[in-house]
Amino acid sequence: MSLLNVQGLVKRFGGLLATDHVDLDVKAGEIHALIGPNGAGKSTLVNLVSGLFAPDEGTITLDGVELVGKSMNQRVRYGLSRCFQVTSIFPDQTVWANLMLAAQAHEGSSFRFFGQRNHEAVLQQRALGLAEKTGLGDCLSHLAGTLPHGVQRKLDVALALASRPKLLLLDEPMAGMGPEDSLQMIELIRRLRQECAILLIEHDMDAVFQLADRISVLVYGRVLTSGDATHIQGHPQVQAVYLGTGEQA
Ligand SMILES: Nc1ncnc2c1ncn2[C@@H]1O[C@H](COP(=O)(O)OP(=O)(O)OP(=O)(O)O)[C@@H](O)[C@H]1O
Repeated sequence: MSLLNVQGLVKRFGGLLATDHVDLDVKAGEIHALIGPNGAGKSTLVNLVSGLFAPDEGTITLDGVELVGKSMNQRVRYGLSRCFQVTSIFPDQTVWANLMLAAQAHEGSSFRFFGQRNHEAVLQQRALGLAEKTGLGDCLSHLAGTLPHGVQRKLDVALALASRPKLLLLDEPMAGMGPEDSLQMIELIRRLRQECAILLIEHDMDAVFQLADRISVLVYGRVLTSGDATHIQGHPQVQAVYLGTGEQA
């Protein structure tokens, strides 16, 4: 059964149909990549799923729960999380403080029956687990704002994982990275598959073909086709879109 199920989703900006009756599903444990040329509607679709935008038509369910009409916070409680391209980190705080704050934000309500000391120990354990998962163990005492871009992106992922999501939305996680950081991010995303399903928007096709179980191609707000890397690479209309002979598409 699908974890995320999007049916007949429509988003208009004035006269522009940015999301044109999109159907999409992401299965549990799957990395599903969303690709397409600039302006195809990838970010709009992720913004609709995360709750930043409200759709004009259609349904979005996560694990059977309808998300349309729910706030972004409610969606997080139902198991959705997204990376915000580093804007969610506290730059003046250490990596450790960032992780502790994130752990506290998501574990806070489950401590009614524990004493203060247990509470602190559980938060520390949780923060340490997030650091280990994302490879941040060596820079816990560093101020987040002074970290290199690639490490800040890892911290952003760690913060998004703090809510224990069922589905993680990653919008261009490799943007602005050099080859070494990109490789590390690819490794991190690959490991995350054990934690949650991922809907990945990425322009780096090498990364997409390495990581994605399935790929959906958006063109002019519509899903042109979905399938595995072999299907997508051999699809004539996808080739036309990417090689610039757009008439076929
Ligand atoms: N808030 C908005 N108001 C008006 N138009 C918008 C808004 N957000 C996006 N659009 C338009 O919707 C269309 C889809 O944009 P979107 O950013 O979703 O595409 P994209 O596939 O993510 O592009 P890119 O790869 O360049 O980020 C574009 O024509 C864009 O100009």
